[in-house]
Amino acid sequence: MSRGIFITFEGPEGAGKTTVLHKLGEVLTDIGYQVVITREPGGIPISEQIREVILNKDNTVMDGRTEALLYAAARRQHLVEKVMPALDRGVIVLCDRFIDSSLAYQGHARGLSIDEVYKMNQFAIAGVMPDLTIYFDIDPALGLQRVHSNQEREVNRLDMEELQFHEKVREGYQIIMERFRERFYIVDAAQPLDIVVDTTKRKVIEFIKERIQ
Ligand SMILES: Nc1ncnc2c1ncn2[C@@H]1O[C@H](COP(=O)(O)OP(=O)(O)OP(=O)(O)O)[C@@H](O)[C@H]1O
Ligand SMILES: Cc1cn([C@H]2C[C@H](O)[C@@H](COP(=O)(O)O)O2)c(=O)[nH]c1=O
Repeated sequence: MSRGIFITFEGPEGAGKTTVLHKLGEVLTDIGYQVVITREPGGIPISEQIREVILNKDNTVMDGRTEALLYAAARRQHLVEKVMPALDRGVIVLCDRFIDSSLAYQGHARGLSIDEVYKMNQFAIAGVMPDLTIYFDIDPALGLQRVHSNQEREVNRLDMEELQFHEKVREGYQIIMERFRERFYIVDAAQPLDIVVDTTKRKVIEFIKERIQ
């Protein structure tokens, strides 16, 4: 059996990653593919517990390096317990955020350095990188507006950062995408949802078919 396909979804807050990922999961399942939908930080109990510590609004004193290490720890456990076994079973893994979030948020927006955070994460991922990353590009002001008007979505510690922080996040993603150009596919996430879903769906299905041939 061949290894599965690891696809990650990235972008600033409120870009629509989670919504599109779930819709895509349904489409792929209906076609007959085996799909695992998961997220970072989280996806399994230990990593969900770490998520609670990182995103808790009361933890305002958290140091930037501590934050980066906690994301990496959650990542490691999630990879070992869920992502790698699924890939070994030949499944398509759709993951809401991965290492690029650490590079953009902690590396660039927090100012820890993209290279430092990348190096530190090598210990956690031990060479496991996504086959494809869909980047949902959006003006952070519009993304945050979407987050704040969604009553079901609890506002977390990272959402509460200044707009300037979220603009740095977007800038960080632009830098990362130049570095890993071949892995990224960019979607204009300011478009209506059905267009965003359709564009993503077309790219992902094309990618899977190329890989499976
Ligand atoms: N293209 C779109 N047009 C308008 N609203 C959208 C669009 N995509 C998503 N939304 C809405 O925006 C809100 C945020 O979407 P979603 O939670 O999927 O974003 P996200 O990128 O996963 O955000 P975060 O990373 O902050 O959790 C939701 O209420 C969702 O219904
Ligand atoms: C994986 C990862 C995430 N973050 C940030 C990005 C978001 O602000 C939150 C996660 O919340 P979401 O609603 O699930 O998108 O965490 C980060 O800063 N660094 C990371 O590595």
